Amino acid sequence: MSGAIPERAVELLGEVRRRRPRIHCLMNSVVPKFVADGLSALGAIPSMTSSPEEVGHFVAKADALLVNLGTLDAQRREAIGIAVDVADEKGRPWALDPAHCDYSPPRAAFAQELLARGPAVLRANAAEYDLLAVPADVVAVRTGKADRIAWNGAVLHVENGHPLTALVTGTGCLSGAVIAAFLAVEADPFLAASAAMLVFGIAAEMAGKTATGPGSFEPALLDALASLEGTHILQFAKADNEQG
Ligand SMILES: Nc1ncnc2c1ncn2[C@@H]1O[C@H](COP(=O)(O)OP(=O)(O)O)[C@@H](O)[C@H]1O
Ligand SMILES: Cc1ncsc1CCOP(=O)(O)O
Ligand SMILES: [Mg+2]
Repeated sequence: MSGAIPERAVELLGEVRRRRPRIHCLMNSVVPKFVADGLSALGAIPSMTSSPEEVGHFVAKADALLVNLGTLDAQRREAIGIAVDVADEKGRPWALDPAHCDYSPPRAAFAQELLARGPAVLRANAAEYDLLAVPADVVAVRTGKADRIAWNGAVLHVENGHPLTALVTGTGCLSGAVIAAFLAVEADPFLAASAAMLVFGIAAEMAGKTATGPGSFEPALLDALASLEGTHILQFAKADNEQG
């Protein structure tokens, strides 16, 4: 058991709620409302514009950025270029979610280009993850039944979660946003990503206790993100270092 990570996750969740970081999300057109609601429930502040005229200004003063490649179009590609330039210039951490890059070679190529531009974290499902070569300086998060977080030879498995998560569209997208929220308050991206996945997985478990299907799971997950306490993290965390 990786003893320090749950304790740090408790502290970092407290920091998110105290500091209320603004997370700018370049989000697909399917789930922006759910992702914004999830960030608000967690205690962060979402902003969502993809306007090329405005996105630079939004990112310049945001605390972290999330780039999600779902429903990618020409305007979002342009906005992503501007957003990453500004994040780089201002030293803002950002996370990349290469949503559905396994369905489209041009999207996979764009994801690979973006990985070379220095995101702190990549968050991908297994099919997306397997297509990409993750540079050594990027924390690699592969989600699924268990989440795997890898960086610099350290590998953590988070076993928390609930199967209904896989039946609600946008939970992967929201998990990327939660990672960005933790990046906003923690400079160590491995710790930030690990804490985020623990919090998200434990919130999903709590939601799964009352939900009767995917329809009731979605609002229950928002409620759990808002009501999750440090004691729940310490009680329920299932995080283990990978044995070599
Ligand atoms: N079978 C499962 N059991 C529990 N949690 C799961 C399962 N499958 C996915 N999840 C969780 O659902 C979220 C979305 O993961 P995933 O389905 O891998 O991404 P995506 O939605 O991008 O395809 C993650 O938080 C992951 O931990
Ligand atoms: C994350 C996600 N889940 C279902 S649709 C979607 C957005 C990506 O859509 P597309 O595959 O059309 O780019
Ligand atoms: Mg899924």
